[in-house]
Amino acid sequence: MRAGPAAAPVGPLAPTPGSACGPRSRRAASRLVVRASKDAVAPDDRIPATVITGFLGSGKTTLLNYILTQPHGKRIAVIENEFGEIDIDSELVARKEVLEGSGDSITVLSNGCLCCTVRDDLVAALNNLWRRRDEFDHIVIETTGLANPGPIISSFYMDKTLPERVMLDGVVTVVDAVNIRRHLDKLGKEGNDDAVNEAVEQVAYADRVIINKTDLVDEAAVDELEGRLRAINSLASMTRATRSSVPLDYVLGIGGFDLEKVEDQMAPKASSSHSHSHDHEHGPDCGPDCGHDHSHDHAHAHAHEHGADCGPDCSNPDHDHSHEGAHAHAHAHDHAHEHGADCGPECDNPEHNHSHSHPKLHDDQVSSLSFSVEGEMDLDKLNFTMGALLQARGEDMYRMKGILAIKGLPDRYVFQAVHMLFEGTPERPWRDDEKRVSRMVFIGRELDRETFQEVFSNCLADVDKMPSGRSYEERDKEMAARGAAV
Ligand SMILES: Nc1nc2c(ncn2[C@@H]2O[C@H](COP(=O)(O)OP(=O)(O)OP(=O)(O)O)[C@@H](O)[C@H]2O)c(=O)[nH]1
Repeated sequence: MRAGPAAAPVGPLAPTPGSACGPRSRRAASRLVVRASKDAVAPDDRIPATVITGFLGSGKTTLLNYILTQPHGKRIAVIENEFGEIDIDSELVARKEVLEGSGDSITVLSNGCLCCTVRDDLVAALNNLWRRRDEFDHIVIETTGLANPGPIISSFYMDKTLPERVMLDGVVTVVDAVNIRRHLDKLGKEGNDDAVNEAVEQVAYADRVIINKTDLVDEAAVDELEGRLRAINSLASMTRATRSSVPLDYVLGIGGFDLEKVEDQMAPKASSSHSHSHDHEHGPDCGPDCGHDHSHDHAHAHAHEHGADCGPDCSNPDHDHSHEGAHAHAHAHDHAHEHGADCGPECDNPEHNHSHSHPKLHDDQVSSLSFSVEGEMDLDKLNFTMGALLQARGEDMYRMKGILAIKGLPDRYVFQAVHMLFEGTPERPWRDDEKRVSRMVFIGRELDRETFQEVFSNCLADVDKMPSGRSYEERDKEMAARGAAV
């Protein structure tokens, strides 16, 4: 894990004295309190809002038009972000006529990009729409092709009133199957080679990815692309489309930030590249339990073949879990300095040349990491670890979801987070016959599996170590020595 400022000994799951479990929170908080009983949740009457993102020309406007012209019975308000001083394009005007006819509502934010200069305008527009909430059922926000969805997502949580009024339903990312590779391959952002580029960010934050323009590329290329996108974001569901035509319930009513859906969202995703060649033909009485031959021919790009007990959490070293489309990182650190044993990370000797040259990586350094830890975690250790992680690496962590087994807590604890915005709640009780296993998925930059696995394994209540791996004895000795020195 990358070094960062010392973590505060509080975390997102921080306990209140004498407490055992926590409240459901609709607002992301930097610190969630844990109490003895679940708080009742008022019925959710917030307006759902969907963010459509995707690189320039990927098919966002096409998707918006598709949504607006389909007979779904929903009244939709649109927030459109036009970049700079460009006039609203003719397509939008055409849509406006459609909208006026159907009583829909459109707000155009045109003095900059939603993720930078017009964030306040977005919050104001959402609050204004909320005042007219009787007029529609859903808000769709189309961002510019260069927008980073991160700040747009945080707008929903950072405002004083908005979290109680509008619910972020999900981030839908439209990917141009023809051109996305070169955007993914591009290093950094303009003027900042170390920053993750927008195309990667848009995939990393997504709940749904629409691989669009598949009429223009062959299937093998789309398979390869999907593998690459999945390596970046394993939480998102992905589908393929032409002209952004997808079932409407694929993009509206997603519940991507809904804690009740965390488990479903963490489930392994069926690849849309599966070619279902069903060689059976049978009547309507045919179900999963019938005796027909239901063999499916799933074309799978995974290089492994192993038993039924092998799943996404399998750690059997004998299994080859390499997936096509995943990527290996050659992270060679070419350190230009050579100095004595007394030179460490804290060294400030000006004579030493501490410059490091890190070869540039393309932005597939953003990836998904999922792992599980069997047993019950200690709340304090978990809090410390989550707090330290969010504080030190929050910027690098795009999205996180997990289900935790915490000692003394009869319920499963579910959480989701976007950078430092953490939201969690006790969910249903663990069943007696259910194995206590914590499962987590992180989408982020430069995630090191071994470190994450080790640090969270050290959070187990029956492991007599600190999360860092240091023994308590070692720590106590050091503290005693420090005390003696004072
Ligand atoms: N061949 C093909 N063309 C498509 C498809 N989807 C969209 N297009 C075309 O691609 C172009 C860009 O589509 P838009 O929907 O305007 O893309 P956008 O993401 O809104 O573009 P910006 O707002 O400029 O970022 C338009 O000419 C569309 O008609 C598709 O599936 N196949």
